Amino acid sequence: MALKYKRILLKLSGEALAGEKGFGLDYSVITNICKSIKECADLGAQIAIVVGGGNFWRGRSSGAMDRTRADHIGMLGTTMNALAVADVLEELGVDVRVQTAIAMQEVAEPYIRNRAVRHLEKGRIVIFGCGTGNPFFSTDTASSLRAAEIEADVIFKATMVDGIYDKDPHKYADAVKFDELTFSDVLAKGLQVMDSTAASMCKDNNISILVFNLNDPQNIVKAAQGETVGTIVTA
Ligand SMILES: Nc1ncnc2c1ncn2[C@@H]1O[C@H](COP(=O)(O)OP(=O)(O)OP(=O)(O)O)[C@@H](O)[C@H]1O
Ligand SMILES: O=c1ccn([C@@H]2O[C@H](COP(=O)(O)O)[C@@H](O)[C@H]2O)c(=O)[nH]1
Repeated sequence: MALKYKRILLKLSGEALAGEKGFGLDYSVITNICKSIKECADLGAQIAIVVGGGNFWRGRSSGAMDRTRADHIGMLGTTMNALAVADVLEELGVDVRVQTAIAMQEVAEPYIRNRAVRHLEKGRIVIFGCGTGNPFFSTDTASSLRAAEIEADVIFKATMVDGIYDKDPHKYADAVKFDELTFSDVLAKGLQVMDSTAASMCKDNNISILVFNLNDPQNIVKAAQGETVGTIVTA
């Protein structure tokens, strides 16, 4: 089947990378995810990835620690995930480059927009570490920022839920799923599946987000081919 989207910004949930352990990295889970990413790339998709950090650390729920310091730790966590995903993709024979928003040049390339685009054009997968590089932001906001910069056709938010509900389905058994929403709906209803900064940025830049479950990594391929998975949010 042909691709619906050519250039995709894939946001991988950090929490999902931990598998059933709930913390750290589960390599069998990551390998399955990376196989689907490779399948998508082999179909001709240009794929840039932002990885969350929820399997290690979230600044906003770190307790009494100074928020800026807590967020620095969070951004380093996202980079550990970026390196782990890069390693598994390379094992599968995929060309990958990691770029970080906070310079650590012995470890990864610094984020340079034009260079990232060039990698994509050459068929390499680019993984963005350290989110936006700024505290008080999230990897969802980093996804919307990078998607706008690289002119991605869409953002895939591959996460722990199979779409957006009227309330958190992990807390409420009677939550009802939406098939389609606008960013104005997400903001007006206060839906917590993504933060409001990310939603506003996508709205302002006319970038759609498809939210779907990463428990079945084949959803990445299905989504790229335009099959109905999860919830689509449009401007
Ligand atoms: N209205 C809602 N619909 C769907 N999920 C919701 C909603 N409100 C809150 N959530 C929660 O949002 C979570 C997904 O977003 P969250 O930011 O927590 O994780 P993530 O961005 O996927 O990655 P990470 O684990 O790296 O932080 C879901 O697991 C779900 O519990
Ligand atoms: O631009 C950013 C992105 C992330 N952080 C910090 O990293 C953690 C993990 O990211 P999640 O989006 O929650 O998965 C986040 O909680 C922040 O502490 C950041 O500071 N800036």
